[in-house]
Amino acid sequence: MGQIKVEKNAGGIQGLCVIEPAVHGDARGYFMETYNQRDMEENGLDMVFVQDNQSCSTKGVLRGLHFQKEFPQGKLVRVIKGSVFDVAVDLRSGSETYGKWFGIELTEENKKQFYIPEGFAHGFLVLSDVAEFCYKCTDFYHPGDEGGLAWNDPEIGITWPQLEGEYQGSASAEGYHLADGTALNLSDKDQKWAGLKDTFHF
Ligand SMILES: Cc1cn([C@H]2C[C@H](O)[C@@H](COP(=O)(O)OP(=O)(O)O[C@H]3O[C@@H](C)C(=O)[C@@H](O)[C@H]3O)O2)c(=O)[nH]c1=O
Repeated sequence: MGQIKVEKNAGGIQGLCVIEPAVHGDARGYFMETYNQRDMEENGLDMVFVQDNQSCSTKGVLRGLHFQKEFPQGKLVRVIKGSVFDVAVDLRSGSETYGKWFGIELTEENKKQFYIPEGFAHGFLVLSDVAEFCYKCTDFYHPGDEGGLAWNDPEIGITWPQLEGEYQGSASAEGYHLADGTALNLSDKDQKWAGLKDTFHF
């Protein structure tokens, strides 16, 4: 008997899956299986993961939106500390939902996992003081192969929770902050990505 509940085609976008593992609580704390190949296969998820990643970010950090072009990665993501708003954007030309986004809050408490297949841009905004983010990938990191999409492209129109600020025509973080005043914090490269019209598609 499997220990995961899988919601397929999350947000009406084919391939996106929200996975909820069974959590076994007892007087000591809890136990859960964070990945079980057989349970995944029983739900039609037969991808093979070759790399595990972990990052730590402070409140207001936004990482993304990222993808690899020649070596696209499927990603099974989760949060082990704090909370983030995690987003996938469909970049599969020919897809009925090309250019559409789906976002989900992943937290230490809800223990939800989100599977984003190849062909999507992916990113997240940190809503807690600190967030530790873990993910499995179906292909290796190829630094020269990275592509990106502007996190605030008006054509996509992602509603980032708690975020306030005016679009100034680029992915720059300038002028943006969370409702509590925390400044939006992006890497230099993530402030330079183009919007949907001018970026790569699969
Ligand atoms: C992604 C990655 C980065 N690195 C290195 C490169 C760099 O020196 C440092 C930080 O890299 P980045 O700034 O690209 O890290 P980050 O912004 O966290 O990149 C990640 O963002 C999220 C949203 C994703 O979807 C991931 O696939 C990945 O692109 O870590 C690796 O060695 N291996 C990896 O797999």
